[in-house]
Amino acid sequence: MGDIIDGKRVASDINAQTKIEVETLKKRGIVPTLVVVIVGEDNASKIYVRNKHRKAVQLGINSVVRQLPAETTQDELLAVIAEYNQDPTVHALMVQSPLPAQIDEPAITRAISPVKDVDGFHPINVGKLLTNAQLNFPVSCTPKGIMSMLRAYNVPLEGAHAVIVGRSNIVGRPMAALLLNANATVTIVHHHSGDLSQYTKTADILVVATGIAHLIKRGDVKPGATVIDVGMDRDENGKLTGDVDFDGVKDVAGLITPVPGGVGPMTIATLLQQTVELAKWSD
Ligand SMILES: Nc1nc2c(c(=O)[nH]1)N[C@@H](CN(C=O)c1ccc(C(=O)N[C@@H](CCC(=O)O)C(=O)O)cc1)CN2
Ligand SMILES: [Mg+2]
Repeated sequence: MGDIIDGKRVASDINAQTKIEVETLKKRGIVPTLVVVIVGEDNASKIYVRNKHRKAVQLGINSVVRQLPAETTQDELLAVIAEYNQDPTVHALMVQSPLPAQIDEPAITRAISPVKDVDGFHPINVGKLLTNAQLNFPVSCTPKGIMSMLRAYNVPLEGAHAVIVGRSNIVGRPMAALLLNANATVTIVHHHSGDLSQYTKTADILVVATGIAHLIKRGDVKPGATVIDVGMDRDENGKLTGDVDFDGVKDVAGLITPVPGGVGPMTIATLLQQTVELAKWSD
């Protein structure tokens, strides 16, 4: 037991496919274009945005990073979004999270055109996901990337019990909808659920997205389960670690994602995959 899911390898396979699709689109005169808006100087966000830009350029995507000052007002940010919503050369638009306190983040999410919403956060796209609409629409990149990873490792989904720890709009809720749409039996647990272990121990697939370092320990996991760690936390030495105690859990899990090198690379690969899909769908 204890096979490690290699997110970098699956991401690299997806990126290779994206590169081919970019070339095909370019032959038809379409240059897939992604705009990432970043407000302020959050260090981690700057690194993620730089990584997205570098990878996008490698794949032939036209990538634009729009850096705005930390003092940007709500109206100024809305004006920048309106500019890209109206620009027919832009296929994919996102605003990096977190945003400074003066910005009303849900209002920004609603302002992005649903057909350019590469994050899949707009309520129209969330509604399509929740109703399992058989249409083309974008989905939040981290959970969509997790689904690609589960499929790449042939993890059975139909009838599996999936337990999701955390109910965020970016990960927990869309993850639940995707697994439900794949015919899994889904349980979501969160701060108010009481003893988490009674639920997590019943999971065939356990997805943990809480931001609490090493919340999930060996005794919380059913032997043979697939464990997906979305956490990006810092340990007492400042080292990047996950929400799962990897060393304790790896021998009891059937499959487990590491941090780093698991879910993170899938988020970026899925963002670029989805940029190309939006460019195709807009045609
Ligand atoms: N508008 C959005 N904001 C944020 C999202 C998002 O999907 N949309 N997700 C995260 C940040 N994020 C992408 O934006 C992201 C974070 C981390 C990684 C990643 O590759 N992590 C590496 C480790 C990197 C490190 O060493 O720090 C890994 O896990 O291997 C990719 C994307 C929040 N904001
Ligand atoms: Mg929560």
